[in-house]
Amino acid sequence: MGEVTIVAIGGNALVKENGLDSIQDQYEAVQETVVHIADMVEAGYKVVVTHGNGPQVGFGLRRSEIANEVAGMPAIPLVNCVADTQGGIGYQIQQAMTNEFAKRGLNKKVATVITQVEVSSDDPNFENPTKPVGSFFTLEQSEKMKEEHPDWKFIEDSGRGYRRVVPSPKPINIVEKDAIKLLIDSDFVVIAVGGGGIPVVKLANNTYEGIDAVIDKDFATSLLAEQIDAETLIITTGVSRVCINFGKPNQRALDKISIEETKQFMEENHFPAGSMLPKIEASLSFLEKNGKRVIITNPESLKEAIKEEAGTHIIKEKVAVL
Ligand SMILES: Nc1ncnc2c1ncn2[C@@H]1O[C@H](COP(=O)(O)OP(=O)(O)O)[C@@H](O)[C@H]1O
Ligand SMILES: NC(=O)OP(=O)(O)O
Repeated sequence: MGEVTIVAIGGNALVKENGLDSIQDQYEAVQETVVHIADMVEAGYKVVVTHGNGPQVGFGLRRSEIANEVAGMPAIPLVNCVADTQGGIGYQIQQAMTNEFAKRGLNKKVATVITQVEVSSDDPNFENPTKPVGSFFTLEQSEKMKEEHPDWKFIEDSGRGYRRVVPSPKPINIVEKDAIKLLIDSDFVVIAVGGGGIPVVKLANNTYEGIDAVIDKDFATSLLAEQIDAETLIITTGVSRVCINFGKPNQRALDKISIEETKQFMEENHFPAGSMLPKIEASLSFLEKNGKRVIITNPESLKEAIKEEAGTHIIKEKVAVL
């Protein structure tokens, strides 16, 4: 199949105004990101794109709840909100990328695969919601909302405010992986596992059923990378490099770290749950299977990062960071 690179786009990277962006604003953010991915495709990389949906799925869920409260319209189950964001964001990436290739005179085809991702109904994460979705709130706002909706849960998200959380089971199989592989083999740029994939459970006789949750897109991306034998996993997010002591006066950006060093920083709690921790865990899982290298960076640094001139590189060999 040739060397495949998977590039994950963070859902937060597509949102600037905490829930007040228009669809056009989001499309413009997608267009900015796509330019950097098109550079990679133009340079000859076989690219698969995945994306998050944390903010967007929370907005969709809230729209549905408000329509239910105000107009009595049937609420949309969370799993369908995920499917809606996968289609909506996938459409924007697919169109922006098609247009970018056309602008450059590149003869490249793009396709988005509606992707179901299998989870276990016994996953303990169903009992303990951890995935932040939707807007950021102040502590006071979140407490007021908890009084109005006693079943809602909130967490503090990396110093950025409080967010509602929903269950996030671990992905165990990418149902459409064979279709994704076929498209890669046919030289398509493929967009897949959007929003972490649509969570489904396997029933008798190889049938599936949706289940309400939001799968972490970093874990889903890592599993897809493993199942299609990708060499490189690139996770793009809001920062150019992963840091230790993030947000503190002694913050330090990391450019190259080994698996052992990464584990040590993880044990020292440098990576918060719900933001940087899943990216690190997904990276380690990929490298400990058959993955060759992982890069964590922001979209604008992609071109330099693949030349090892930017980003945080997690590698299998031992390196000393200090
Ligand atoms: N140790 C860290 N190093 C760098 N960024 C961190 C760290 N810990 C938390 N962050 C924050 O986490 C963000 C990435 O998480 P998040 O925005 O939830 O991901 P996504 O881009 O996938 O939506 C970064 O943009 C940064 O603000
Ligand atoms: N599903 C998911 O992990 O989305 P974000 O990357 O936007 O949080």
